[in-house]
Amino acid sequence: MIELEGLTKRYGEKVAVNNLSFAVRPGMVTGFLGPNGAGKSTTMRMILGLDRPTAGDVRIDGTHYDRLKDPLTYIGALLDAKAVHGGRSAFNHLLCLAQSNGIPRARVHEVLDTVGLTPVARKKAKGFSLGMGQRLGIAGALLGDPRILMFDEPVNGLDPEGIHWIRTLMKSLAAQGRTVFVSSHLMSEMALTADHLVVIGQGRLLADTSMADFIQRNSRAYVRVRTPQPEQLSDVLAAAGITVVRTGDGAFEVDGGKAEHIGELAARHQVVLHELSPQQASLEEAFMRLTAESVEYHAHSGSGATGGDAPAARSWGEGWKGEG
Ligand SMILES: Nc1ncnc2c1ncn2[C@@H]1O[C@H](COP(=O)(O)OP(=O)(O)OP(=O)(O)O)[C@@H](O)[C@H]1O
Repeated sequence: MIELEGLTKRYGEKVAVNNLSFAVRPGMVTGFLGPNGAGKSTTMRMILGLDRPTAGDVRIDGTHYDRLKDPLTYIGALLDAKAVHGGRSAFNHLLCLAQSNGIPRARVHEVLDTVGLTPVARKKAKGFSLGMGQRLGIAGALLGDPRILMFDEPVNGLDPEGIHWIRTLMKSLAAQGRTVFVSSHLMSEMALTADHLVVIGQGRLLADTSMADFIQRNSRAYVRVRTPQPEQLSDVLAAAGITVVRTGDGAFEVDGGKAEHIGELAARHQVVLHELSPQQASLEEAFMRLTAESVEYHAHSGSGATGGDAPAARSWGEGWKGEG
């Protein structure tokens, strides 16, 4: 278990991590989600004792990282896959790590096998592709057979096969009862991988919720209807007890209604329809609304999901906290 309590990091005027408190629990994959610059990497560096908090505290199974004996056997991390001595072979890189942490040589062979790098184990890391580098970084994280694993954006730049492999690995590590903490800025990726979600924006906690709850709250199903006779359709639906929401482009959104039912009502009252389409709100949109206020650099498109809806975003964030 990883526990953060009021964790804060300032760089001069900049508050990179702002009073974060949450726990990362064993037996599940916890997704750590936030837009670019939200403070995910800084938080992970503080967990590993690589950055000193300005305030607050973080513990790994109740202990500070720098007081752990043989830390690689408690927590393994992939923070930056490029942080490997390029002149060393994959085998020698892992062997150095193993020897300086009291880990037997045989374990090097095991983790190379787990990540599928055995055939290239004697090749120099500088010749590795991005995907091979990620695999080597993950092998390093697994080396001490730790109960806690932490990955910072592990699927960045990987091809679909590599992404699938990492996803499956994280799930299987969690299924073994381990604590798996993985950062991403992609909601769609987390929806496929994580059991629990911690969302931050500008260093602050926005949500701490189960993935199932997030999906249930945000998978809004509705029917989109367009008609050249909006007043008539509105009256017909109201008479049937169906309330509609008018969208900016003149269409209607009907919550909880069936497309067939709406189509039949319209036909019965001779209302012409130009569109009748069932819709499902995307989780990516929900994430963008939640973090809208805290995105560091906006593209000003005028109508993007990152543009408005700040009050809704704030209230959703409040509602989610602590519901895990
Ligand atoms: N050493 C530093 N000195 C000054 N500012 C820093 C430093 N490290 C990070 N920051 C700032 O702190 C904020 C959080 O950065 P961090 O890298 O933790 O975010 P992130 O969520 O990991 O982002 P990304 O998804 O882009 O990697 C950013 O505004 C960043 O510019």
